Amino acid sequence: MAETVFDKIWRQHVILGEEGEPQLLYVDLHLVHEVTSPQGFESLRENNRPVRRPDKTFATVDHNVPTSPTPVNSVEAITDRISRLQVETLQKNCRDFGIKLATIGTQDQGIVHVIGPQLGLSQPGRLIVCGDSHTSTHGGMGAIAFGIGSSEVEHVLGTQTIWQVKPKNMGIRIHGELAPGVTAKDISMALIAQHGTGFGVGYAVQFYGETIEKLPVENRMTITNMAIEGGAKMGIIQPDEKTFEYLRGRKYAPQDLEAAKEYWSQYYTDDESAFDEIIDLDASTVAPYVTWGTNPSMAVPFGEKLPAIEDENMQQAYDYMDLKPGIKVSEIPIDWVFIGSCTNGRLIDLQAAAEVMRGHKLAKNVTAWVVPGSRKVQQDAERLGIDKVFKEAGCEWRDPGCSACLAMNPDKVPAGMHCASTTNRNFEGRQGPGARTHLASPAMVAAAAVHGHFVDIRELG
Ligand SMILES: CC(C)[C@H](C(=O)O)[C@@H](O)C(=O)O
Ligand code: SF4
Repeated sequence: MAETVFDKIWRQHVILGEEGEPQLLYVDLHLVHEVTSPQGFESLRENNRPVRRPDKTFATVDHNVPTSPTPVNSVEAITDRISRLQVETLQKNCRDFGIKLATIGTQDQGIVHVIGPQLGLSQPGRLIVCGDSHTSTHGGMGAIAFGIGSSEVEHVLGTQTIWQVKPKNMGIRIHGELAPGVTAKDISMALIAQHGTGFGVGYAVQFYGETIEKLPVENRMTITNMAIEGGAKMGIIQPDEKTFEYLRGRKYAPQDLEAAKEYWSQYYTDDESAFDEIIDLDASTVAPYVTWGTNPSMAVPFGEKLPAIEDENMQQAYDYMDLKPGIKVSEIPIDWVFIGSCTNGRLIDLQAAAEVMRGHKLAKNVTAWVVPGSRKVQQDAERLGIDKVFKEAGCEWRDPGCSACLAMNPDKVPAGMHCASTTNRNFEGRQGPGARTHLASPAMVAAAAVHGHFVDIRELG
């Protein structure tokens, strides 16, 4: 029977159990951050148990680190009490249990989903978990990667295994050429706008086809990152030569890349008959998308007006966002701009935004933050002079972390402000109490920063 790349990786990780019921799976890599790990460590401590495989566990601090432009390089310098406590707790736990930690101020620190691939930890064929929903990002490297809850974090820490019922296979076939300025982010937003936030429920979703093959690995990870916003358990992209080359020379990648490539080449989908469900998307029809409401499916392609109110949810979203149906996307006033996150905080994203901003100034009354996804992204960008482009435009060039993607720290978008954001969630209060988020691609957000409202990136060329 034909198998998908997901089936093949899954099969290799089953320790116990039959398909259709919970199966015990081996975990190759457990990524840990400060928000969802304290209970797990505490429980191990109470039961006098060690972490089963500290060598297959890697931790970083991201949600709670301050990202102010003046670097806060030590835990002692964190002023927010709760943030500081969470970071301190993870530091202690990693020390006590012998786990590698990329802590605040160190070279490897960054958003967990940015540093996994960047350090070569996220490799094809691996089964990767983390107590964080956007763990699906690592599927862009050809791995099985999914988010787990806090009690599951404890289970993985203690046993290096996890119980799961195997999801079904969905294929998303993407073909055709993207219009200039239209990006991976727009593909994700188009899929969610057209099929809803629940289309992927119960599925492992594989993205494939010529459009995906042409995308650089860093852009592919935007798509697997957003798979979760379509309800999928995980997103995956079959690894190819680009994936393999991306890993060359990375800190934890195999030394003998040629041997690894040969091994990784076993991970491919036999044919489309292996999918339980297929969605087809012609990428040439995708326009740049912008969200107007309070979930990622409340989005319109540029050129289309904001939709009529059909139900209470929409009414509530319009009220919260203080917008009216029938207006154009370009009529949404933009006060704030956020460029960063595990969706679009990689070097390629900052480059795309900088290209649009180069030589321009921020529109009057716009505040813009650029938050690199990791220390390395920040350094690479500085080496390329990208920080200067942003600073000259009037943006704040900040330290790496999750920052105002979810405002679980002092970085918040003020109440009432409309924020053009490269992130993945636009829920009520997501970027700060009362803040109004508009999701879009890095290029679209950068253009909005300069114009004070969204413009059609295809026409800027
Ligand atoms: C804090 C964490 C558990 C959460 C997640 O699971 O995704 C966060 O990263 C988010 O993006 O909402
Ligand atoms: S950047 Fe945002 S979406 Fe990603 S892990 Fe951090 S809070 Fe979650």
